[in-house]
Amino acid sequence: MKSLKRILKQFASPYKKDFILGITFNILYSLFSIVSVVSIMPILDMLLGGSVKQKETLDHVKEQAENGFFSELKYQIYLFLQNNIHNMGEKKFLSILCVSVILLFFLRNVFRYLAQYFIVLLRSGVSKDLRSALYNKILTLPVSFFTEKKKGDIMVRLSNDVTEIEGNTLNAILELWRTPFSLIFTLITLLIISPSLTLIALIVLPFMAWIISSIGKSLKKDARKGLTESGNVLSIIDETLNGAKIIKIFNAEESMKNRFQKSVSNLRKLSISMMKKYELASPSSEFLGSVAMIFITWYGGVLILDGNKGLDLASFLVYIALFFQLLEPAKTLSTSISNLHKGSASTDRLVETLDTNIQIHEPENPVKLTGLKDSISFNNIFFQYQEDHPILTNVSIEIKKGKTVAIVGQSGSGKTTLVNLLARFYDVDSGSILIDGHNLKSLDLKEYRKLLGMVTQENILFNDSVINNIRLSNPNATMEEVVSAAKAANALEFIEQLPEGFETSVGEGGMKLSGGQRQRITIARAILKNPPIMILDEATASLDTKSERVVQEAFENLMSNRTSIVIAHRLSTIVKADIIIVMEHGKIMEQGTHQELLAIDGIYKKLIDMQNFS
Ligand SMILES: Nc1ncnc2c1ncn2[C@@H]1O[C@H](COP(=O)(O)OP(=O)(O)OP(=O)(O)O)[C@@H](O)[C@H]1O
Repeated sequence: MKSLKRILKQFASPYKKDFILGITFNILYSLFSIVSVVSIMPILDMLLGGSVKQKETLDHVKEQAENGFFSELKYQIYLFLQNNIHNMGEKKFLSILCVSVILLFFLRNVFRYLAQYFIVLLRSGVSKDLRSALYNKILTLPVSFFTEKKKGDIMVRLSNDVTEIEGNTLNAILELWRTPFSLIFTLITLLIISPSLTLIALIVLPFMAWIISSIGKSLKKDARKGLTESGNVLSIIDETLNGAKIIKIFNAEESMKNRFQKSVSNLRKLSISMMKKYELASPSSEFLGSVAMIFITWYGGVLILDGNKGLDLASFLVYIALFFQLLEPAKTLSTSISNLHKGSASTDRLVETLDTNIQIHEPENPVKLTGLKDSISFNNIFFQYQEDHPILTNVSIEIKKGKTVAIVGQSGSGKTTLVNLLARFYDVDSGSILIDGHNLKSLDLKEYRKLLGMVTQENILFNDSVINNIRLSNPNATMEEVVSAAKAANALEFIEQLPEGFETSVGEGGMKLSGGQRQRITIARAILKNPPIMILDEATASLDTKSERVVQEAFENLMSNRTSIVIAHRLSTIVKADIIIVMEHGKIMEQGTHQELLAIDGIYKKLIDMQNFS
């Protein structure tokens, strides 16, 4: 509940006005629901020939008036009504009564609409602000957060958890405000109409509610299992669609079919067990409801037949109608309490995300670098992602401005980790990275990242137009600048041939483009930023010779006149580099130019001989 309080304090307080208005109109709605039903009482009484019409029986009401305030009130109202009947005549007065009742019902529904209107303003506002806050938080989180938490988990937090709060939790809170009023108003009215009948009803009602809710609870347990199983069915479908090629190549249709069959059979079993209880729930609650109703009718009947017990037929009919109205808020109250508990898992998860501590700390007075003047140096770096699993040990590199460094080594040797540290996606555990002599940790990170460009192996494109994907690095770039970046990246020719040129959408993850095209767009993006330091991870994906040459040329344009750090896979890139760093198990084993390293006749020479640079 602590997390719920925190969410409400931050996200519901801007909508306090809507909350108060929603609750106020809801209370008015409850009040008018009762008043409108009670207002039928004199009409029924008139038609049934009760006290309103007959002077003698009114004396009987008067006698009871000595018993208390409410009987006195009833007497005064009936007296007023009787006088009006005498003055206007029965039929005219009946019409006036009916019009008044219509008016009351109308008002009741107006209040209901207004309550819903303000509640929608509150709910949609809270969910909009909550989603934005989560998204903004995600943008500020360090890269380490995304590898530790699964992508799906973050998506669930942004969609399901927010929907749970918007739909169930907020509703439950609003209902917890409304229903007690509704219950109390109805109960007071029932007590006024007949105290003894109400006492009997209060004994029967909780017993009935207990039986109905026990059936409901066991139903919910199955429903939860059912939801998990339908999640499994969906994930198998999702995996099948994503892995269609692999399933076909490995002839895995049969085993996938079996997995799916098992899951849908389980789902069926749960559905049957759920439906059995569900179908049992309505008849049994209806039966128990009727038993309670008949019991009350019997007792009410006895009171009427006894006469002199203060209950007439009109009051009794209104009593029954109100009694039914009592059931609704009682049920809502219990579901609201259980929804609040159900939603607490979601609020906990959201608060956990919102309160995640940013691990990359910036100093209070950061140094703002505007360019690279001299060099980048890695001094005796140690780094590990997890305790006791060192990834980089004792790494030292000196990179002079304008030089190209190629990092080579077997897969898993720590090449990507090294450039991740330079981009400050992670912080070194010991040692330091100095940019022009300033420790990376002392820099203004936003300003520092303006000096960096990056092309990763994954060639990340967003589901947007080609131009917007290129402009991501420099939103204010002119069309001429975009075109020249595309030209330098050898991408202009194919972009112009796309159906809508620069405006063509690249599809999700850029799937409407080929691998080489995707790569050239990411290169154009980096060129458009024109940063002094470029980090590149050459893709290992093999392209045909022509594409390979075109991409290679684009890479060369990208690196020229810059300080470049390349995780290199192409021999041509490696040979041209000013320094080649050879890594193995997180250590630098050899360092030098191509000729120098060949002369050593060590690991580099072996790698070249095996043509294995990844
Ligand atoms: N986020 C992470 N959490 C934990 N361990 C990681 C993480 N990223 C990488 N590693 C581990 O760190 C080691 C070095 O990985 P890194 O990606 O730097 O290697 P690499 O030389 O770039 O490999 P490749 O050429 O295959 O991309 C590997 O053993 C890998 O399992």
